[in-house]
Amino acid sequence: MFEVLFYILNKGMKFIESALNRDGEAVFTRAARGLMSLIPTPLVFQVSGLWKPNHVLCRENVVPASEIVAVEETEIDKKQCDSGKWQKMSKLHAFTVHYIKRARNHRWRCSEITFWCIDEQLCNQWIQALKELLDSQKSRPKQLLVYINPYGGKRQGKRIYEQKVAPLFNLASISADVVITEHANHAKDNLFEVNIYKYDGIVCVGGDGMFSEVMHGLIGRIQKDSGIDQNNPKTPLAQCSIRIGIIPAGSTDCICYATVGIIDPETSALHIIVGDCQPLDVSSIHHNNTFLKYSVSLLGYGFYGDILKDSEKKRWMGPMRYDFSGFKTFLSHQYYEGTVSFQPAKGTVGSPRDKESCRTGCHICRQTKQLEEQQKNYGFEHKEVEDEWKVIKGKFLAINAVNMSCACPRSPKGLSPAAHLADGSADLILVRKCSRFNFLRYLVRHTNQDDQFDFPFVDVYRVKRFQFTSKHLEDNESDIKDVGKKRFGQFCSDHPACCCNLANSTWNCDGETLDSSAVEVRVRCQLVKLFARGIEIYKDEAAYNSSSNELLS
Ligand SMILES: Nc1ncnc2c1ncn2[C@@H]1O[C@H](COP(=O)(O)OP(=O)(O)OP(=O)(O)O)[C@@H](O)[C@H]1O
Repeated sequence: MFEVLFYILNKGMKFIESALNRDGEAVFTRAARGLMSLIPTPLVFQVSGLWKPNHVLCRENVVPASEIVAVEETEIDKKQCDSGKWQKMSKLHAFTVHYIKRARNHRWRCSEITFWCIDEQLCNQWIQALKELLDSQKSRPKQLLVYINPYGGKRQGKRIYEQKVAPLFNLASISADVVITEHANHAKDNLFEVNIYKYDGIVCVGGDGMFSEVMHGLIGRIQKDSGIDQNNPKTPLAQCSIRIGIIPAGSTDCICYATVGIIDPETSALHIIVGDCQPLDVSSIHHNNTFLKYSVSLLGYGFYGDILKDSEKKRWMGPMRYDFSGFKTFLSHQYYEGTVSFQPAKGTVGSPRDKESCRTGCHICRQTKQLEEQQKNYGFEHKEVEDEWKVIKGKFLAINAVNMSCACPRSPKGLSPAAHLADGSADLILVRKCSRFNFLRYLVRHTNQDDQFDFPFVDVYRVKRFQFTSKHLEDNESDIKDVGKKRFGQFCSDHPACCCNLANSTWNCDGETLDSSAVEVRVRCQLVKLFARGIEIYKDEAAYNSSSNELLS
């Protein structure tokens, strides 16, 4: 008589299933051997199948090995075994599998299942096999460098890391060197000093500003080590293979939202643990052969630049300042004159209005990368094509260039719902001068299902490069000695209540202001990589939920 017992803890509910027949035991033994012979190929870790061979495997009962967080030997508390029959048995041997469990809205949680049996050798075989399997997954980080901004958002960065992230990293045997930043640019400067190559990833705990700082530090360091001058806009940049992880703890966590689908520290920590990798396009911004900044989400002139500039003066208001400045900027209804010239993206498969959202394993991003690699093989890679520039002069309420949808909880579709994370292009959105009412209609469409580009005053283009020069600057350049004009511009900038149009707005570069109004922007395809996988498509979201209920009922 073979006896195998599995004791499963699920959401605090106890499940005792015994497979005292040959079938059950056979399935278990075969599964164990199969497991070892399958290494290192990805396998499905069948939980219910072990003791219910004919049970239909629902999602809840199948854990891909890539989603196992850790495996550990477990001490069994005999009191847990409420069946008198099992208490009669000799010593029990057990192991616990910590794995990722999907919840609603892209939230991940670390769940656990404990298996136990009387056969010590068999139990050890399983532990050994699963540990080897985890070790064979080379994309999982072992050593991380973590920067915590203690002042980001609601000043909870340190607490979030210590309570929600560090325990998971410990469980997954990830060691982390933690730096709590003492001032702005601490992380960026530090990245130029430390031996970054001994780490499998850099993690920032904070908001979009903190991510931007870490990204600038990492890209800058890699270019420095590769002997690349960032000031030359034509120079191809060296790609950063060290991944960046974002633990959201800021007032704005849009990059995390757009790449993971939720702002949740535990979910982000689990994406880091399983070694996810999401390449990300980065735009480099130059002015007169001088490098200004990199941008991964929104580069906005006019409306979004003015909101940022105004909100910076109201930091004391906390995150509420964005609402206040947004309302104020909307009422001021300021437009700006200038010239936008851009090079349409040709190598990319999609278009801004095709409704093809960027999701996990996005085929548009993949095809674009393949195309780029083909071009590399044929030696076309860095050939500058100077033709086919489109030039648009006009009066604009907003000029927005986005490298990703810029979705956030308030605007679940984002500024450009079909923008892609890694297709080597940006969506350039031009909102021309229109009435306040029409502009409001445009803004409202960011929050509902209607097409925000379906207005005669809104144009959207998928571009690889673009330039912008404000009329004010053009005029100044053509007649630099016209001091009166300059003073007039200055006067209006200082007095926003003035109803004439301001000379210049400010560029909002991922939440930071840029000093220059004239910019030259180039999208660098997949320059950095994140510990993320893009937003997952939950085809069977209902099945996830019903399967959990099924197990518990
Ligand atoms: N110790 C520190 N003291 C002051 N500023 C810091 C510190 N560490 C990081 N910073 C800076 O704080 C800025 C904002 O950080 P972060 O994005 O984490 O918070 P946030 O509240 O979301 O930001 P924002 O106020 O820009 O929305 C970053 O640009 C970063 O350079």
